[in-house]
Amino acid sequence: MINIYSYDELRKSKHRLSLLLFLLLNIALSIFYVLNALNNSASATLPSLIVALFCGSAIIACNFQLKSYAHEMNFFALCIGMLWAWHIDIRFHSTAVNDSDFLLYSLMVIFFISAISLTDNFIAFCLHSLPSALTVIVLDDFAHILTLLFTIALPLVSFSLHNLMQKRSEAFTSELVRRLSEEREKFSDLSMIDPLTGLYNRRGLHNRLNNLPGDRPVRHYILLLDIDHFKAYNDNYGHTMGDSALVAVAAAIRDTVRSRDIVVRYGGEEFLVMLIDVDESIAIACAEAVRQAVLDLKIPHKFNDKVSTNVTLSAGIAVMADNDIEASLRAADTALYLAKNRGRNSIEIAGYKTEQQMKLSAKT
Ligand SMILES: Nc1nc2c(ncn2[C@@H]2O[C@H](COP(=O)(O)OP(=O)(O)OP(=O)(O)O)[C@@H](O)[C@H]2O)c(=O)[nH]1
Repeated sequence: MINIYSYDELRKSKHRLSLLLFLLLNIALSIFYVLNALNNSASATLPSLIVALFCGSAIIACNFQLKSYAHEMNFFALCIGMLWAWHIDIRFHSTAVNDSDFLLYSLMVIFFISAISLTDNFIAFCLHSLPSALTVIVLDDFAHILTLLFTIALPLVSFSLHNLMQKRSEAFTSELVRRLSEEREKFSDLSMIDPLTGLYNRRGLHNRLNNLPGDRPVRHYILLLDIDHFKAYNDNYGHTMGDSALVAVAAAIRDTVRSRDIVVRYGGEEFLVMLIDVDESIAIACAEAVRQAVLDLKIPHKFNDKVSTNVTLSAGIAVMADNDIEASLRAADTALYLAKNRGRNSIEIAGYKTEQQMKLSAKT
């Protein structure tokens, strides 16, 4: 579902890809320099080898850890930029003749990499290209200072303008997505169905409560179900995956209980099931079956490791006495809190006090 979170994720994945492209291009350049050195029976420079090693390690780290390093782009750009400046200095001094063609060509290659992969990050663009640019000016003894300054200033000015326009367009799109999501929330509140999971929303629950048959005294139970460590899931797997997990968990809950039971998406990652006309043992068995069904989905959740390596949920169970949904919800919430404190992936029934209170109220 498109919302401000999925838009942010799209931007993050764009930054991740830019970082990957940046690292790959730098590896390609260092390989080119190594091959070039071999062709000329010279040895490759230390900085160009470090660049290959540094970029290779960064790619491996990005792949093997879910953590995104895209926000470290400036750091990567500065380190690699300094290494290329060092490389230019070594190669320039290793040739006997004053090779200004080499200087210009090296500078162009660095600008080319920056232009291809750092278009949406002006600071990283400068950090990557300026060390080489300054080195070239100094090595050239300021001989072609005007030409070089022009060569450096032209892309910098174009990119700062391009960057400005891109930031404005991103801010506009982000605001547009936010407003559209707000509008959709408004409409979803007016309807009775949660648009993501297809379950009832709170409005749907109240509608069903108002239409419960009241021809004979029956006992209902409330299950309050909450996914464990779901913030960590979102933070590490992304909001879009979080939404998919919510959809799968919602379907598992719906499929586990009977069709006459009312299943509600009660909050973000919180579900409510109203078990119609059951006794305590069936309510406990249902809660346990739901807990197991969610575990059996085997949705990987590495960051739930104290509990399981898959997505789990905890449940609070409470009887609904005197059709008082609010009191029952409070009791189920307290039980849920206990289930979370007991270590999660567990179910807890609200204290026997509630049961006894029920019996007392039944006698009177
Ligand atoms: N993907 C997604 N995440 C949601 C949605 N609604 C709420 N959430 C997230 O659910 C998370 C709930 O986190 P918390 O209330 O801190 O609880 P928790 O991390 O599950 O921890 P415990 O409940 O104590 O196990 C927040 O990160 C919300 O952003 C939604 O519609 N989609």
